[in-house]
Amino acid sequence: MLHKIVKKQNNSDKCIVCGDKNPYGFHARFYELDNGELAAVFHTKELQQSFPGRVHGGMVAAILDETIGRAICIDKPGSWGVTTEIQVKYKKPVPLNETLRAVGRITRDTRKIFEGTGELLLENGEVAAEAWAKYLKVAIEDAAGDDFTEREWHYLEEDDPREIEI
Ligand SMILES: CCCCCCCCCCCC(=O)SCCNC(=O)CCNC(=O)[C@H](O)C(C)(C)COP(=O)(O)OP(=O)(O)OC[C@H]1O[C@@H](n2cnc3c(N)ncnc32)[C@H](O)[C@@H]1OP(=O)(O)O
Repeated sequence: MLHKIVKKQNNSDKCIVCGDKNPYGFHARFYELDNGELAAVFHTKELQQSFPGRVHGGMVAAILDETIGRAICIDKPGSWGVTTEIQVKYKKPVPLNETLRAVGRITRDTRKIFEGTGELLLENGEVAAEAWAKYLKVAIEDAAGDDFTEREWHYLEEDDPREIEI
């Protein structure tokens, strides 16, 4: 189903998932959708390999982790969490050198923690991996130091899509 993009989230410099200056990372872009979910668009790379031809399972967990962890910002902009638990079900190999999508949403939100689920989609829309994860809410200063948001947390002006097929 085609979903309108409501908002694009910021990127960091060095994160392995969203860091724009991390040569080994996914260079993911995160888009808040009109159905209340968060979509990631990201590029898999040769140097993220596990067995030849497939992305390492840790990297698969990483994109799902960040997609779910960022979904809290749809309803609560400026919220941050650190992952305390994650479960991943690997259903199909994730190919190298492709542009893929992931989607996540929040399923539980309390004063201290939040939880959510997400899926990594292959180009043809099949689910390659699904995850559930739990996060402890934290102040960004505690997770990343005093000046993280000023120093390396940027809105990237780009030619972004207006809609995403999820
Ligand atoms: C750059 C791009 C960014 C972009 C966007 C961000 C999206 C996020 C996605 C990526 C996030 C990551 O990768 S984060 C990296 C991976 N995760 C981490 O590094 C977390 C490592 N763990 C820790 O730092 C710590 O264990 C903490 C902070 C989670 C808790 O440590 P602590 O401070 O000693 O905590 P403690 O006193 O035991 O507990 C504090 C309170 O939290 C509760 N608590 C603790 N753990 C849990 C738990 N698993 N489930 C429920 N509740 C818990 C306790 O019961 C307690 O409640 P009470 O007694 O007060 O009631």
